[in-house]
Amino acid sequence: MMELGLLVSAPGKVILHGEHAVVHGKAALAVALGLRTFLRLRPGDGERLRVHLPGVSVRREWGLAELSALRGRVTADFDESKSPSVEQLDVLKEFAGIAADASAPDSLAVLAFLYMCLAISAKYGDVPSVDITVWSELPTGAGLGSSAAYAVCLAAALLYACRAISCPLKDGEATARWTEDEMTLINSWAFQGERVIHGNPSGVDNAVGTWGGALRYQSGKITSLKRVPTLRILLTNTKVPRSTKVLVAGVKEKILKFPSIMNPVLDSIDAISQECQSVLEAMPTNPSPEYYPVLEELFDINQHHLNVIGVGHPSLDRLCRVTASHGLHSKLTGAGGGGCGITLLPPDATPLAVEAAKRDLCACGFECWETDIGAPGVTLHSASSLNAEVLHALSES
Ligand SMILES: Nc1ncnc2c1ncn2[C@@H]1O[C@H](COP(=O)(O)OP(=O)(O)OP(=O)(O)O)[C@@H](O)[C@H]1O
Ligand SMILES: C[C@@](O)(CCO)CC(=O)[O-]
Ligand SMILES: [Mg+2]
Repeated sequence: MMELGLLVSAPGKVILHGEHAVVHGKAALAVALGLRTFLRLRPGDGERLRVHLPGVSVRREWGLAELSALRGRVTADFDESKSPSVEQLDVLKEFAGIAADASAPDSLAVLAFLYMCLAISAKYGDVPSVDITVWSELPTGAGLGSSAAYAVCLAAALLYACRAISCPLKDGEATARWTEDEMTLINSWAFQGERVIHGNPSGVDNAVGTWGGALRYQSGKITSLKRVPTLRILLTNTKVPRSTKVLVAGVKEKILKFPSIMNPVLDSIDAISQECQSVLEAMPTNPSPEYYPVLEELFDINQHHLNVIGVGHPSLDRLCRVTASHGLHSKLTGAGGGGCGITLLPPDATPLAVEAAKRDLCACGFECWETDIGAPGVTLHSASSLNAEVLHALSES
């Protein structure tokens, strides 16, 4: 049985440019958000593995012996570098009593957990009896990378439980990070979890959840952007539910149907990411207003492109119209189809204009807030470093 518990967190993300295009090999620029998912791992009763996911109303437990028997059936053709197969996921669904075509948040969360648990234990040794609770500050399914933050936390906790990674947190320290090699391992397993939830993820979200900060992501290549200025961004959740998996599949269908029309749009989105990166790198840490018109125009152009590839939504059109009426520029972020939009707040935007925009957005039934960007990636915490709300949510069992 394990002696130590573990408290781990991973950030959500905002994609500035490149969502969807990144699934098709183009670049994306993404930044970690100051909103996080937290996981608590505790020693179990010696015989069972328990999972509590209050955000998706899941409370499940399984005997270690039955998980071990199941592992034999699922991991026979297991290959870490490949997507989980349909056959493997069918076995897990049957075991967990999940319908074959289920796409509800609780079903996907349980499926990702089971897959990661069995695949990690097949590779590194049994996951011992543990109790796991995951709680998040992020809205689920709103474009802020909640699935990736969940998968990153699970990967870190399960790899630690199997002794595949260390616990770098020393007595008396508030927080600690893993080594580069350990983070690479966490990221690769989180990607497998994302594959269960998303179908065909690019890997950008789990990369931000693992490494944090600001980065450029293209075909698995992660480049940390070191000199990103302090951008002020307003986040707005339209609260219109949508599924990243469904939206990503829809874009693929459109590209297959109209390749000569859609591919140039993806190329143009790629060029927008490139242009945005150049502008960000040319900006000083505390930029003057003169840089902002280009960033605003890039937001506008990309938002039109995202509508063309079929991931817009009337709620997002409304968000853009409302902010435009206050001189502010917005685009969707993440998979679109509802969920969240981001609005650039240039230094010369008056507090009055920002407050008026927020008031009008709230009047549409949306929720909006300003948040920090460039937060740290996957992190270990001491209990005393977490605030009371997080500790309370994690200790409810
Ligand atoms: N706190 C959580 N606990 C358990 N499962 C979660 C949690 N947060 C997210 N999930 C899982 O992730 C799924 C949402 O993933 P989805 O990719 O559709 O949205 P997102 O990650 O929030 O947005 P995007 O991918 O556009 O950034 C949920 O249906 C659920 O299965
Ligand atoms: C829509 C998408 O590009 C971003 C979701 O946050 C999907 C992905 O990259 O996996
Ligand atoms: Mg997701």
